[in-house]
Amino acid sequence: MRYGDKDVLTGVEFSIEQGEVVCLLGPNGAGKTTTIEILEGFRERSAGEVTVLGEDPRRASEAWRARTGVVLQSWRDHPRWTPRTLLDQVGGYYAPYATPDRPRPVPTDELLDVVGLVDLADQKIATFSGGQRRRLDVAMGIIGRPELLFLDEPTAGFDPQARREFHHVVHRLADLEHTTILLTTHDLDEAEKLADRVMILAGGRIVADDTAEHLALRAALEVEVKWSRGGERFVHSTGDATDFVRRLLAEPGEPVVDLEVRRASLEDAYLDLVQQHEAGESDEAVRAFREVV
Ligand SMILES: Nc1ncnc2c1ncn2[C@@H]1O[C@H](COP(=O)(O)OP(=O)(O)OP(=O)(O)O)[C@@H](O)[C@H]1O
Repeated sequence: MRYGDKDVLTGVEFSIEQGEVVCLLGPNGAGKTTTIEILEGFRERSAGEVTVLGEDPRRASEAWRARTGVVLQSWRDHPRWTPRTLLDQVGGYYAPYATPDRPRPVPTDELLDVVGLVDLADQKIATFSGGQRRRLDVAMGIIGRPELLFLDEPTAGFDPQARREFHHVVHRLADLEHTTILLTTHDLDEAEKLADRVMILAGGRIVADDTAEHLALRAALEVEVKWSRGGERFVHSTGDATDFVRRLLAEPGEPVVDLEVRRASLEDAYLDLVQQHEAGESDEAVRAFREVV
């Protein structure tokens, strides 16, 4: 993908199996939204091949669109509507695409319950908080009982309880309705909870693609050792903490106190990557991260 003379996506190659929940991670501006919009058919790619549910999203039919659900990053505004009237209206568009195993749309009352908006069902959307609007976005995304659901930062602005409820919604969609889900998030904990697979986008490329568990394990090769000696604090990263600590304790001089040994997590490795990216060292960051994972 190229915007003007700027290449934003240069090495993005992946496939997602039916029923998988895949999380796309990456720093601000990495191209996650661009990637998702290309797959949704909302953005024309500059080059490359894309097939979604068997069709090229740019030329796909209305029937294809009815099989997909979308939660965009920025919410659509319908200030004078209430959730109930909006969901009733939009749901009607999906009715012609109902099939025996996918009744469409999801009934409005069921949707309101799923996203926790029952009490606000008849209140004007203009009066909603950001998190409440976001819940409505999620309802709009799943109203057509999609086979494939795109979620671009779906939980941005959610309080912890709404976040947890949303995670239940995703698990339910994946487990009971076998919905394939591609989501972006900046919350690594969320990615670990939801995703069967995590892809990390940086410097225009997919730099990691594996289960969250494997990425965390492989990223945890380095161990951080912290200690104090003679009133000074020290930090050291090492691949062999046992050996390092043994030598440290055997060194002559002031005694070692406040010793801490901490295995690096996926979050540590990921944050390193983001910081380097923001410092304009993204090529180096990608190389370093590849070495880690
Ligand atoms: N319409 C556009 N015209 C020109 N450049 C664009 C356009 N849309 C996005 N970009 C640029 O493309 C890059 C990728 O943007 P994108 O929104 O896909 O990133 P992102 O990974 O989703 O970021 P974030 O985490 O902040 O949502 C950014 O540098 C952005 O400035």
